[in-house]
This record gives sequence, structure tokens and C-alpha cells, in this order.
Amino acid sequence: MLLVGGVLTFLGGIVGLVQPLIAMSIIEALGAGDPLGDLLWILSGAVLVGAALEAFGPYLMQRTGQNIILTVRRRLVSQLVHLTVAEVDRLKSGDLVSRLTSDTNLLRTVASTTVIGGFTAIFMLIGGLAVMAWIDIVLFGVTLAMAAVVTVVMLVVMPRIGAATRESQTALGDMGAILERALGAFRTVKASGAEDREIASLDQAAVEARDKGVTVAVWEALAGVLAFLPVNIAFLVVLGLGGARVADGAMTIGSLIGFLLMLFYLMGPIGSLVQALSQLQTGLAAVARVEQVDHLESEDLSVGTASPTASLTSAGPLPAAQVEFDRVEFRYEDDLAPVHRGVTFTASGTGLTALVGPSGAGKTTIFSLIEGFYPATAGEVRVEGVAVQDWSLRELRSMIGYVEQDAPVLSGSLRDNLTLAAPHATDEDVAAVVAQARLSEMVARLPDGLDSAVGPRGVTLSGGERQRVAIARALLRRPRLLLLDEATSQLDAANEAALRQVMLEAAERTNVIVVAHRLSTVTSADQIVVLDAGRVRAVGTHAELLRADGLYRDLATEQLLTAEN
Ligand SMILES: Nc1ncnc2c1ncn2[C@@H]1O[C@H](COP(=O)(O)OP(=O)(O)OP(=O)(O)O)[C@@H](O)[C@H]1O
Repeated sequence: MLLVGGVLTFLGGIVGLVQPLIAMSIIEALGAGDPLGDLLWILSGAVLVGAALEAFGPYLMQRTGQNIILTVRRRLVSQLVHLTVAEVDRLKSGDLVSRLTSDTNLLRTVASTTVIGGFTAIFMLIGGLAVMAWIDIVLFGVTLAMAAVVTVVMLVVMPRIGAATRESQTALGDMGAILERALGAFRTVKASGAEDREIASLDQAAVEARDKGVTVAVWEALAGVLAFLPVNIAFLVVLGLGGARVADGAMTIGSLIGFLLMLFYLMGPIGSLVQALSQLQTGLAAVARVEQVDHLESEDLSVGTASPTASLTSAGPLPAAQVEFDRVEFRYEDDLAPVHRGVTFTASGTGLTALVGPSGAGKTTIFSLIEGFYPATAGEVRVEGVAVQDWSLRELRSMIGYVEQDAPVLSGSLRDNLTLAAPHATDEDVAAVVAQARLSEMVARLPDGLDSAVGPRGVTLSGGERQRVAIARALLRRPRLLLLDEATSQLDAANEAALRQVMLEAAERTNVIVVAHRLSTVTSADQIVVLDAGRVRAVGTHAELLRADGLYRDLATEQLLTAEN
């Protein structure tokens, strides 16, 4: 389609190109007193056809440009969503958003008009110059000298447009990142009275983007002026020199007018070429930013040979999956202190394993390693006896239900939230997990039941409700392993009792590992793993550990009991 659009635009250009020639013939025929014949009709036809072609060609190219952008955006979206957790932890998502929106948009013009328009302009310039050479070789020489000046000037100016655009787009990306920071911690920003400071940072980024944008405009304006100035000079020189040549009888007045019309006509292609070249610089800057995403680390979900012994689709309760940590060492980055310095424990069969330890002991990180968000630095994490890195991530994660500490609720209906991990779940399945997660009462209270909007732009759920929605979501996946990062926030007695019940019921059917912040959780646990300073300090039941482990005793009496109260 790009080609068809290009050819149409090009034909439009050709039709435009012959117009001065027809005009030349008309003037010569008038001068010689010859009959005009069909010349006027041909000229009118050429004007109309040229106009139609020049409208339809660019339309087709714009359309194709939009389709190209769609392809680029689809690819980019897929790359972004498949980035590793480690990469996203490091990146500013606001900047990534601007790559998807603003940079791809810049690319659109390049993909359509610029490339074809540029080529068409070059072709028409060559054609025009050839016609000029045919009309009068001396005047052609003058024009060519001016064309050489234009070329040199462009070679100097164009790279500066590219550099300025890159900086302008980077500034826009920075602005997105700052805005994301302010909106992400909106309450904290307000509560800290930091609105003005955030506005100042945003303003600074916006001013930066404006300044860089102005620099682009300056260079573009300069490119336009510097391209047309030599042409204008050529126009005057041709007029003067041509007049003299007509007076000498070296050329006819018709040829001079034809030549001048041609020069005038070529202003269009020259303008297009200058514009195309500067847009190309802009587009290349955008391409560079979009391509950077290619170099980020992404996950391949289907690599790995192991597959679960029982698939999600098989009926009946699925066997609980076993988890083993075998002398696992882990650090988030090479220059950071290790989080795990040799963690060993096993959680197998149905039942509840509670992970406890001081804040920052690496409890949540254990879940990240089981989910394959990060690879262990040394040692091995095994699920069902197979090392995590040997699993296909898709298969591995399909066995696991994961409830984050902050248990995010995504905007959309409650049903969408529940079926996020199990899109094919039936209404009965949903009803069952709603009951299991003690959500029936809440659902009954909502205006549209399961179809009520929750999260952003919907009903705000309490911390306890969010956790139970997250658990219901995880249970709907019929997990063989449930990882639950208990909310640290206080829950009311009713919510807490409900949560405990849900957890214990799940533990009857599957392997549940919970990062415990509550005494009620650890007292119900079948085994408790006490983590301290990157190592497993002790494993046992609440009663055993109270007797045998000093740190656990302290934790239980201070931290867990405090949370309990
Ligand atoms: N993405 C990350 N990059 C770098 N360091 C991290 C990252 N996530 C966590 N850490 C660090 O790793 C350590 C362990 O964190 P983790 O969240 O596993 O602790 P935790 O035991 O779950 O703590 P809490 O009980 O307070 O939630 C902490 O010192 C934390 O600062």
C-alpha cells in the first residue's frame, strides 16, 4: 500500500511536472498565432487529475503509516510486558510509556510520508533538472550551482535536527517518569505538602522539553530558509541571464517562461525534500529510543523442558507441589549485599508453611525466586524436584497462585479481577472461590455484584478485602502451590478471622507458603521457617520454636504479638 500510495503521489507529481510544459506550448502557440486546439483541455485535465492523485496518494500512505505504527506498538507492548521483573524494578515506567506513545507517533510520519515523499521529491527534482537542461543548458548550469549549495547546507544542518530531537524526546520521557512518580505516591505527596516541589520538578522537565523542541524548530526553520534562499537567488539570476539570452535571440521567451515555471514548480519538491530530511532525523531519533527497548532483558515463557505432572485442565484436586531451597544464595545486584546466604528448607505436601523473620530478612524474595522473577545466584530452588530455571516459566507459574503483600486490585469489574489468572473459569467456579474467600457478603453489598467496577474508578476495597480478592484470584487458578505474602497492615478482627479460615482451608488442599506477620498465622502453621540474616535459623512448629529458638521467641512476643494487637 505504501508503494501504491507512493506511486500515486509520484504520478501526481509527474502530472504537475508536465503542466509548465503544456503552459509553455500554450504561450508559444499564442505568440505564433497558432490555434490552441486541445491544449487548454489537456491543461485543465492535468490540473484536475494531478489534484486527485495528490490527495489520494498521501491518504493511502498515511493509512499505511498508521498500520506500521500499530505493528511497532504491538511489538513494543509485547516486549514491555515480557520484560523481566529485575528490568522493570530498575526502569522508570513513565519513560517507557512515552516510548510507546510519543516516540512511535513520531515514527508514523517517517514510515509514511517521509520516505515516499522524500523519494518522490528526489525523483521530481532529477526530472525537473533534466527538463531544465533540455530547455536551456546555460540557465541549467546556474540552477545546478545553486542546487549544490543547498545540498552542502543540508548536510550541515540535518544532523543537528536529529540530535535536538533526541534530546527533546528524552526530556519528554523524563517528564513522564516524574509524573509517574508523583501519581504513584499521590497520597504521600499530598500528605507531605510536597505538591509544589513535584510541580517544580515537572515544570523543569516540561521547560526542558520545550527548550529542546524550540531548538528543533530553530534548526528546521534554518533548514527551510537555507534551502530556499539559493533557489530564490537562482530565480533572479535566471530571470536576468535568461532575459539577456532572449534579447540575444539565444532562447525564446516561451522557453524562458517555461524554465522559470519549472524552477518555481521545483520549489515544492525542494520543500518536501528538506521536510523529509528533517523528519527523517526526528524519526531516526524515535527509532533509536524504541529500539533501546529491544536491548532490555525479557523473559521467554516457553523455554524449559519440564512440564507439570498434572495439567490445569485435569479434573479433581491437583497434587500439592513441593518446594525445596537447597543452599540458595541470592543478591539483587552484583554490588548489593546478599539477601540469602545459603537458605535451605523444604515445603511439601498439603499444609501451611510460615516464613518469619525480621523485616528485610528476605522472606518476600523467597517468593520471587520460586516464581522465577529472579534467578538464584548460587544453590538451587526446586519445584516438584526440578530446578526453577529448567521449568518453562509459563508451566511453572501456571502451578502457582501468588498473592502479593499489597494485593493490587486492577481497574475493571470484580469478575475481571478474579478471572485474571483463569480467564476460562465458569460462573460456578467463580461463585465457589467467592464463597471460599469469604467474599459473598461483600459481593452482595456491591451495587452490581460481581460486575461492579472496583479499583481505580470503582469501589475502593479495604486492605483485608483486597487480600481476599487476591486469594480468590489465586485459588481460581487451582494452584498446586499457594504463595501468600501476608498484609502487614492491621486488619479488623472479622477480616483477620476470615483470612485465617481461607488460608487454612486452602492448606487442606494444597501446599501453602505464607510470609507471616500475624501470630494467628504462625500458631496455625504446620511448620515455621525462621529466617535471619540470609540464613534459615530454625524450622519447627510454634510450640517447638518457642522453646528452642530465642529469636523466634522475641519475634513472637514483640513483632507478631504487636501485629496481633
Ligand atoms: N528489587 C530489589 N532490588 C534491590 N534490593 C531489593 C529489592 N527488593 C528487595 N530488596 C532488598 O532485599 C532485602 C530483602 O527484602 P524482602 O522484601 O525479601 O524482605 P522481607 O523479609 O520480605 O521484609 P518485610 O518483612 O519487611 O516485607 C531487603 O534488604 C530489601 O531492601
